Amino acid sequence: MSNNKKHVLFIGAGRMAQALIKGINKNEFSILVGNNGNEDRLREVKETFEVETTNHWSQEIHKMDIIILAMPPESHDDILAKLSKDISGQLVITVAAGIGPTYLESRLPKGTPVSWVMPNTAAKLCKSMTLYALGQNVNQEQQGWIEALIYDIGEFEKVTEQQIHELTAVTGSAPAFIYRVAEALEKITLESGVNKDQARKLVANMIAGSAEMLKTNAAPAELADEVATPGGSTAAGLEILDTNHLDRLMIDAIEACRQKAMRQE
Ligand SMILES: NC(=O)C1=CN([C@@H]2O[C@H](COP(=O)(O)OP(=O)(O)OC[C@H]3O[C@@H](n4cnc5c(N)ncnc54)[C@H](O)[C@@H]3O)[C@@H](O)[C@H]2O)C=CC1
Ligand SMILES: O=C(O)[C@@H]1CCC=N1
Repeated sequence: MSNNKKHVLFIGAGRMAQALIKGINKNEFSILVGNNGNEDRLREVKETFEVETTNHWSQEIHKMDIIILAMPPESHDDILAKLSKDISGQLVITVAAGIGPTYLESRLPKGTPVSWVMPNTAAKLCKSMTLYALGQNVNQEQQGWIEALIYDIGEFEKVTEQQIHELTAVTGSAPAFIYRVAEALEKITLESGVNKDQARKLVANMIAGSAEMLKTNAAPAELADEVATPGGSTAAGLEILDTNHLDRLMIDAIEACRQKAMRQE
């Protein structure tokens, strides 16, 4: 695709848009960014990522191959109504929680190819775990564009629309849960008198190492057992987590994300 760059318009220039823009391969995609009039934000994006920006995105639609909606879920109805006037077969992708292909197809002209891509903020380090699902009208070439877009931001998995509804909480939101755990551990670590950099090094590498262990496909329970020397210190800590139902807390947190993201068709 490198000799034939695809033209991508981002609508929305916030945190998720920037994480994606940073990661996407600029040799394959030419990026234009618009939003709802926040010029300071557009200037910042232009300077940081060396991409083009526009104050009038609707005038640029006809030049685009792909339109990525990276604004809040609640702005979609309005933007989709505006897009519908100018669109002519462009691939429309949303990254918004709760906005699946069915939602997009019901609001865009018949036959519009649509996709739902659910990355996480680690996209800016090319470490996102991204999910994607296709609408009914996406052809093979367009599926190739989607995979090329997300190839450079980390790992990806094609799943169903329903699965993204259910799993956004796990791959999109749960990084925030891990950061909360890290915050607590960093606070505790600092109390031992190490400095901030040392505390970050200890906690971040511990989490990164644990993630690598998980990638070996060993069961999490086995890995925990391996850490917990019989009669040793770790078991005492695990007992506190188990007695206080960490698993239940996690289920409740995931369920709260799902409820909030749910959008009626
Ligand atoms: N932050 C995250 O980790 C993830 C976010 N998402 C999704 O990404 C989308 C954006 O979220 P964030 O970047 O976190 O929010 P954000 O608040 O940082 O950015 C939102 C952007 O949308 C723009 N915007 C708002 N209304 C608009 C409109 N009517 N027209 C054009 N632009 C408009 C804002 O100016 C801003 O640039 C959401 O739909 C969210 O569900 C998906 C996966 C992960
Ligand atoms: O908090 C949110 O709504 C978005 C969706 C997944 C991660 N962030």
